[in-house]
Amino acid sequence: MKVTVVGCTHAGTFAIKQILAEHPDAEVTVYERNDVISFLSCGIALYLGGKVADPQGLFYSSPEELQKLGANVQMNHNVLAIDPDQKTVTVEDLTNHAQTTESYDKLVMTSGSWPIVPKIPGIDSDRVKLCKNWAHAQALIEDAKEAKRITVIGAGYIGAELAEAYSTTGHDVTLIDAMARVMPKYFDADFTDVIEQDYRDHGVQLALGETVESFTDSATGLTIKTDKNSYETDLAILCIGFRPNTDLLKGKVDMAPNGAIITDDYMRSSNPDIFAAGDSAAVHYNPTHQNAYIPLATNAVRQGILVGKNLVKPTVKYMGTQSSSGLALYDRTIVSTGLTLAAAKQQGLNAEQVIVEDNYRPEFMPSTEPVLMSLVFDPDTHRILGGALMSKYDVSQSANTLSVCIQNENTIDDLAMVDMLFQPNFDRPFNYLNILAQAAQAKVAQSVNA
Ligand SMILES: Cc1cc2nc3c(=O)[nH]c(=O)nc-3n(C[C@H](O)[C@H](O)[C@H](O)COP(=O)(O)OP(=O)(O)OC[C@H]3O[C@@H](n4cnc5c(N)ncnc54)[C@H](O)[C@@H]3O)c2cc1C
Ligand SMILES: NC(=O)c1ccc[n+]([C@@H]2O[C@H](COP(=O)([O-])OP(=O)(O)OC[C@H]3O[C@@H](n4cnc5c(N)ncnc54)[C@H](O)[C@@H]3O)[C@@H](O)[C@H]2O)c1
Repeated sequence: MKVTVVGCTHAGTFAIKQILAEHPDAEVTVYERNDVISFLSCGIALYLGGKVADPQGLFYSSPEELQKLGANVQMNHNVLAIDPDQKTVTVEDLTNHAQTTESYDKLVMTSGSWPIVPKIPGIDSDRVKLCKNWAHAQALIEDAKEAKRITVIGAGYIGAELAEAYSTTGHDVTLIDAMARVMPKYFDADFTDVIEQDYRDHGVQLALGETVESFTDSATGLTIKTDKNSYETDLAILCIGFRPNTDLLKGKVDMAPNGAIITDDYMRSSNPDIFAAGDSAAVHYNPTHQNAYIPLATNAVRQGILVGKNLVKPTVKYMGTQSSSGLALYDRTIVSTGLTLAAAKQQGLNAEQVIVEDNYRPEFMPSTEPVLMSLVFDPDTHRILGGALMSKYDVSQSANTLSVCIQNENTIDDLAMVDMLFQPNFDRPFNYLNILAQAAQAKVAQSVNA
């Protein structure tokens, strides 16, 4: 069986390893246009912020490792075309521009995503940078040394982490977002109000609800004009989201409006010999039971493994995802899973929310910390739809607990009473997640009795 894999960062690396584990006799050829694989982009902000000493540590695999496992690894090779009828790919060797056409029995599209770059005047300035792969990381590391004023465009996860990293390493940082809040996709206002104050306390200039209209190079740097203001900067970094890298299959397999490949429960596209995983694919989003586009490494590695398990016959079903995620900003852990209330309402869901702030452990302990918590749920079925937590205490794993609740369609009543450990070092006789769900129950009872 000849398997062709297009792209090899996370979904590709995990897919190849699983394919070779399940089918050691398969002839697996991977084409990767870059010269590295498995780069963990999440390390870029950590390195810039001084938390990661050596960026070389941000790779967990290598072409040599995959070659040793039996893959035919073609680095610096760019797939130019895919013909699903002939079952061939046309590939360019970027080192000499030679082109070849190769046949396949199964095709794995792990071609990922690329940052959205809107057509804005002046956006091709050398002072406007992207933040996606190893090459970008190296450029940002170099450029940051020269730049005093840094403007981050997009206050989603990438922009939020970059703004924090640069604000703690002596830069004057401006953070722009078209929406009125930072990270509006992941957290409701009770959380983002606190985060925005943290940015201000660390000298970050927030430009929220502003849309960039132009970039102009000047003798002293770069002028960024938005629909409301103008900002002088030395470096601008564009972090306004990803789009899937799937043009090669446009019109050839079913896709979401943004180009994310739609897959069935076994990672098969609408063409049963073409599989997709990672940022090139849609996810099956459990809170809404719909396809969604939520590019995360967590989705990429799981979907990659599923490609390997289902390549020859449907074997292991995709569980879907609630796209749990999180970050640490300044000294806070900020985590979420599933829907925010704003997102649930936007999707027309019947949703309610409770917000609770409570110390994570008893006040008789030498110290404790408040945890701000949100639980989003359906007031009729009581099904949990989403949750978020923020604290100076590491509550990150509690988002994973809520993720399991959403995965298993648990209700607020399940969470209110489910067994959880108690020890004053860690929590109270009821864990803070039990307390959160009990508050949701009280809210439902109140509305029923009203
Ligand atoms: C700065 C940053 C921080 C992040 N932090 C986190 C985090 O903390 N947690 C998290 O879960 N996610 C995080 N992400 C998201 C995560 O990195 C992506 O979801 C993940 O990289 C997706 O992996 P992938 O393999 O599907 O796609 P990609 O990483 O996009 O890789 C696709 C690969 O395919 C190659 N390719 C594409 N087209 C072709 C072609 N035609 N021919 C040959 N090769 C091709 C590309 O060169 C690339 O190497 C972060 C992303 C960024 C940019
Ligand atoms: N900790 C993590 O889990 C983590 C870290 C980094 C990245 N990621 C993932 O990587 C992917 C890409 O991250 P990202 O930050 O680029 O995307 P994002 O979707 O997280 O954020 C994009 C932000 O840009 C804003 N925006 C969109 N268009 C704009 C415009 N024209 N002008 C100004 N602002 C605009 C949006 O309002 C949004 O806040 C996301 O899926 C993200 O979840 C995850």
